[in-house]
Amino acid sequence: MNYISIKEINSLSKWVNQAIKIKKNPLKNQSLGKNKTLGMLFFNPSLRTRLSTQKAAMNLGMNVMVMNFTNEGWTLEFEDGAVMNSGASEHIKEAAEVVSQYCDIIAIRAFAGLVDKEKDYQETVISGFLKYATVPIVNMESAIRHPLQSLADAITMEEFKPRHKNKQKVVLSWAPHPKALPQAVANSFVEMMQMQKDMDFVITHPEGYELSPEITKDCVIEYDQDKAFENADFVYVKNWSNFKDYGKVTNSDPNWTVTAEKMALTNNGKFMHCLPVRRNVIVTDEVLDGENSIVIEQANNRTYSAQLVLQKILKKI
Ligand SMILES: NCCC[C@H](NC(=O)CCC(=O)O)C(=O)O
Ligand SMILES: NC(=O)OP(=O)(O)O
Repeated sequence: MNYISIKEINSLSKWVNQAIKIKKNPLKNQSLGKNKTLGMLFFNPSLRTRLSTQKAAMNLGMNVMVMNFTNEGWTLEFEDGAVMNSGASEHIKEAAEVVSQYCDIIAIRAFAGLVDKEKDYQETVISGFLKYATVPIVNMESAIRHPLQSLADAITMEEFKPRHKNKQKVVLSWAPHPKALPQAVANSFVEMMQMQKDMDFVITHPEGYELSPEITKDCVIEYDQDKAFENADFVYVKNWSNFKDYGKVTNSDPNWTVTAEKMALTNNGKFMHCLPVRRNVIVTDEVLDGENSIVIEQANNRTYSAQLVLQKILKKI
């Protein structure tokens, strides 16, 4: 079993309930991972993913090895048949086979390069590991998906949803950011929302910032952010760079920053963000520090989302 996309999940509600159970008693399966090794490979920075996944593995009694490829690993080549006479020192074929001998599970973080859309949307790095590794692979944010995040998001919404309503309204809102960021978090959030029963889902962003239509399919898009926020129970905020004009920042309109005035349009809605977040660019201090901000508990749930995934894999190996 690999965990590459949220689509790996057969029943989202079952997984969410299982994760909530783990949260109540996280050390229950402390011997499940005994003498098993998780290898975590980072091609990009991380705070939450690195620590929560390591914590999850430790809760299961696993050994953990972490390696940063950002400045410590050999530069890898991913193309089959490449003549390796320039930058890359090692081919993914050897690298993945070798790491598989040391680890029982390999977890990988490898963001989109945001230059070559085709390369990113083919998931070059994670696909290379899937092809050549001989052990299960876990996605810790790939070029186009962040499924540990969106499972944690689903857990968080289950915990905070207003019980008196039988249908919640959830909004995914774009917000400005000075840097070009990947679409991965937004893509996985959309895929997770498509698996939710009983939730109304609206995506709001400036015109031209549409995500991949293969991901959003028939999701409702509302270009008026205020209208989208009306009566929302959850506002999930995230910047992503342009998908059409690939990897470019074509809009930085501060009117899209999430403010208390905008949150006042919601149904006492909860504010969510995967973090790290740029204060007073994505969201004002007032909202982020306000009582409806659930970002810290959202980050806490990353441990239980990772622990559920590792637990399921460990039971199969
Ligand atoms: N894993 C959570 C988000 C990671 C990444 N954010 C960032 O790179 C933010 C960096 C900054 O704000 O400088 C993203 O958007 O995919
Ligand atoms: N939300 C998240 O994935 O955070 P990090 O990038 O810090 O791991």
